[in-house]
Amino acid sequence: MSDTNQRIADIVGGKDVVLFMKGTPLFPQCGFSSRAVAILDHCGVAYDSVDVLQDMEVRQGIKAYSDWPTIPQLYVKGEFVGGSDIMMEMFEAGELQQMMDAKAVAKAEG
Ligand SMILES: N[C@@H](CCC(=O)N[C@@H](CS)C(=O)NCC(=O)O)C(=O)O
Repeated sequence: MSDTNQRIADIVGGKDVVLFMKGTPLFPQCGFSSRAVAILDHCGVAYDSVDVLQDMEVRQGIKAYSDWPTIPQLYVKGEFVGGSDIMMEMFEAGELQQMMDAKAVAKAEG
């Protein structure tokens, strides 16, 4: 496993919910990432984010890791869920919230 792949595996395996995105939740740098953040905020779950614009190896490596060509990418309890389109479809169907509940993901504070 390459260093980058190992780094990504550690991030994905070490956090309940992690969003690989462009920018930060406060300052998303892409409409798709902004949408992904809004969906997670609506779900009310605690999550971590990784700004791929800060690390080109992670930006490319995450696509190979999931075999998914775009960012954002959502992982829950180590599992790849999808990008913002899939998140939106699941959210609208109530499936994202169900998945978070089923996986006992922590709620956001406040
Ligand atoms: N339909 C995609 C849209 C995401 C997308 O097209 N992302 C582009 C622009 S932000 C991307 O990641 N391009 C590759 C790159 O920038 O490295 C989704 O569901 O998230």
